[in-house]
Amino acid sequence: MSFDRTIKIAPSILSADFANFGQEIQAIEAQGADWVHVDVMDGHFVPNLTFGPPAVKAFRPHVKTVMDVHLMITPVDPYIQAYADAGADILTAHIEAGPHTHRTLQAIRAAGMKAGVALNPGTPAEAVEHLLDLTDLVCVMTVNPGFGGQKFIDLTSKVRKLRQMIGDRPVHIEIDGGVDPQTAPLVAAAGADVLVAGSAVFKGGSVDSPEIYGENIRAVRAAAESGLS
Ligand SMILES: O=C(CO)[C@H](O)[C@H](O)COP(=O)(O)O
Repeated sequence: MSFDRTIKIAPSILSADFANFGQEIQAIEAQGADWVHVDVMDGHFVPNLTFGPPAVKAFRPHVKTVMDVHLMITPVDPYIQAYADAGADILTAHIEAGPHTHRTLQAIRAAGMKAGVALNPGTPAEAVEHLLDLTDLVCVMTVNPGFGGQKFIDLTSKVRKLRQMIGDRPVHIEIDGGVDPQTAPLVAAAGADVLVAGSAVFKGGSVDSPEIYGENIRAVRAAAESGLS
């Protein structure tokens, strides 16, 4: 996985048809998704339950791009190797899942994955300042985590601050929650390069009408790129 700061669209399969993940993943990739975002929720750190390592392992053969696994769980450390074995390319843990995020990021890299750190809306950018050399991605949650389809919280000043703090380091800024063609330009202009979008990508489409996914992905990408000019 080489590093670049062009806009990348990462559809969240939280909004896919849960009876049909393999075909849904193939459809979004064929329609232009750059990464596939997998939301892991434990019913404890967040009030919802989704996937564990066996599900992620089942997704793996279908993902030809990058499997971006977002852990909304606590504790994290006992499960790092299981997600490496399942084939995650990027593994992101929440700083609020603590208490030893520094050690967690080291362990994720030691297991052969890229390491991400996520921040809830109420957590300031400065919380990750001393972790940036151990991090490949900072995920800024623009909703309180747990559910798709929520309203975007405007945290563009936090994104701008992070972009400044990151400087020349090869660290992605990912935005997760409420990203659509209206909000994408704001976060791209502030310095984000990876946009997670669930509802906005899957809305109106299906594996039988995947061209709608393509239209939705192109709409989010074009809006984000318009924010760069
Ligand atoms: O992490 C998440 C929720 O915790 C989802 O990835 C996020 O909400 C994306 O969904 P949507 O684009 O529908 O807001």
